[in-house]
Amino acid sequence: MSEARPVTTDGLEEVPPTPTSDDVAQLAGRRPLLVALDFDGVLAPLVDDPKASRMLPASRAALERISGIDGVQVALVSGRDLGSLADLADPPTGTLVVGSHGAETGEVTADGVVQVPLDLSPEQEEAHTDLVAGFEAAIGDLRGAWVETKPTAAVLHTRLATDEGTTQATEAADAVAARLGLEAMHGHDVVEVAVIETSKGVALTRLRADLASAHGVDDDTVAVLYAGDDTTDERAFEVLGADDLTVKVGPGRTRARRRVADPAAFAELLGSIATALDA
Ligand SMILES: O=P(O)(O)OC[C@H]1O[C@H](O[C@H]2O[C@H](CO)[C@@H](O)[C@H](O)[C@H]2O)[C@H](O)[C@@H](O)[C@@H]1O
Repeated sequence: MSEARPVTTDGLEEVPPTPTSDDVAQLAGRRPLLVALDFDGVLAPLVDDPKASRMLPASRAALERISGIDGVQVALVSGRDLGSLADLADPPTGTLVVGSHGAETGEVTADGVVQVPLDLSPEQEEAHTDLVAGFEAAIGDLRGAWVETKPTAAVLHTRLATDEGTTQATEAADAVAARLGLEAMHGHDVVEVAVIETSKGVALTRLRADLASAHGVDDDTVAVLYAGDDTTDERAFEVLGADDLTVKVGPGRTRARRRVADPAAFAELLGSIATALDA
């Protein structure tokens, strides 16, 4: 009999269990296999300065072992802009890189990252300029809050702000998004607003379809491992099925089927997946 677990009415689970050796063995036996991973909070522990993020050495070693295995495609799917993702993650050659929550895509080759050109319409360019100016003006000189600008978005960071400052800055950023008719995404100590409509779910569906087409199989034949730590990763979890392995890294309600405590625990899981794939 399966273990009863608290599932809320919105389908988000409070306490999904840790991955089992059966989960790992089942995933490792499937081909084609898409290993798609979030970066911050999954491969790299969260830190105060986003430029200081680095992949844990154990995760990096596991990714090196996994990439290049026949029938297995590695992809990083991040909210970061593609340039910063590729620089900081420095993924193995052959890795597909998806930045800005799906708005930017590329591939790591022996000669560097080959990026699909990103074109904003004049309306999107204008909205981006208004958005960045709106965020900067709204935050003013509030201590501990700062604005990160990406090609398609602006991000308010509040990791170093007081609770009161965070509330004030978050309300200001939400008001800017509402004024511009854009959606505000709330993540770990960030409010992010993009001028392009996309999501990690859309990105993952596209990656899966591309891999299926490269192997001449149906999309459903492609097995997927996806791991994420933040609210935006729920959009990826929700497009995956019961035959895929979805892993939430860290606390919080989730649609993922499995949970690990932190990036170190995820590195261990990735190592065991690499070993099962090697076998
Ligand atoms: O999708 P991800 O790869 O998880 O990227 C999401 C955001 O990551 C960065 O912010 C987060 O990580 C920072 C460094 O650890 C941390 O300081 C911040 O509080 C986190 O929210 C990045 O700066 C954002 O642009 C990404 O959207």
